[in-house]
Amino acid sequence: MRSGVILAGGYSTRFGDEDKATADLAGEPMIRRVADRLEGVVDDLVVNCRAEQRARLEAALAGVEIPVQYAEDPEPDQGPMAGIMTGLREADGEYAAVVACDMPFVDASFLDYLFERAAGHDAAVPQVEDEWFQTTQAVYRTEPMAQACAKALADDEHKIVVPLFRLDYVVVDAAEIREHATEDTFRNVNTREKLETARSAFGDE
Ligand SMILES: Nc1nc2c(ncn2[C@@H]2O[C@H](COP(=O)(O)OP(=O)(O)OP(=O)(O)O)[C@@H](O)[C@H]2O)c(=O)[nH]1
Repeated sequence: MRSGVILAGGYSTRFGDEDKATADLAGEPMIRRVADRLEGVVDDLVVNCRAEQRARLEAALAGVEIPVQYAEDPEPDQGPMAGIMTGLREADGEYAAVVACDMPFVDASFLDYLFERAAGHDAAVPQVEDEWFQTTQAVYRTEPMAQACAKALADDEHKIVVPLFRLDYVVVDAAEIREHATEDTFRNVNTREKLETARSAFGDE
């Protein structure tokens, strides 16, 4: 069984007043577009969020055809790695694809490839040439990553690579990304300007 974890617990400060997770992207809330992509490749979803976001997120995800659970941050604003831990703790799958809520172009077949690459290891994390690891579009083995995150947070470490580097992880390199992913899979929509540009890609001129 495979799970999907969507990270939505951030404050979207670059986006302005609105929560980017539920911002309208060509007729659908952005998080719904992420969920729709994940639906084809995982058996269930966990949405990590703050308590006050939950009702709006539930409305945005109504009708998703796989089970959706909500993992609320016990303490908000602890960063994406705390969000990954909270989400993974609720996930039922041995492995989970973690995807940020602002990646509506996420390529489902690439996630499928990440699951294959992670098999027998603790994580498969893409690394685009000359850039850092794409830790918010990666596959983790649920229990070891959640435990490693808890340990890192106890040490007051907040970077996602800290728990990752303590695990048996596989790097999915630029050549593999070129072969297995669409070009825009990592494109994130974290400002109003990017939302405007993204609309046309979803057929909204
Ligand atoms: N649970 C939790 N998730 C977070 C936190 N900060 C960011 N995230 C999530 O991690 C992912 C990547 O973070 P960012 O792209 O920086 O999102 P953000 O913090 O909401 O946006 P900015 O405030 O504009 O940086 C997003 O999916 C966020 O929802 C946090 O403090 N807690």
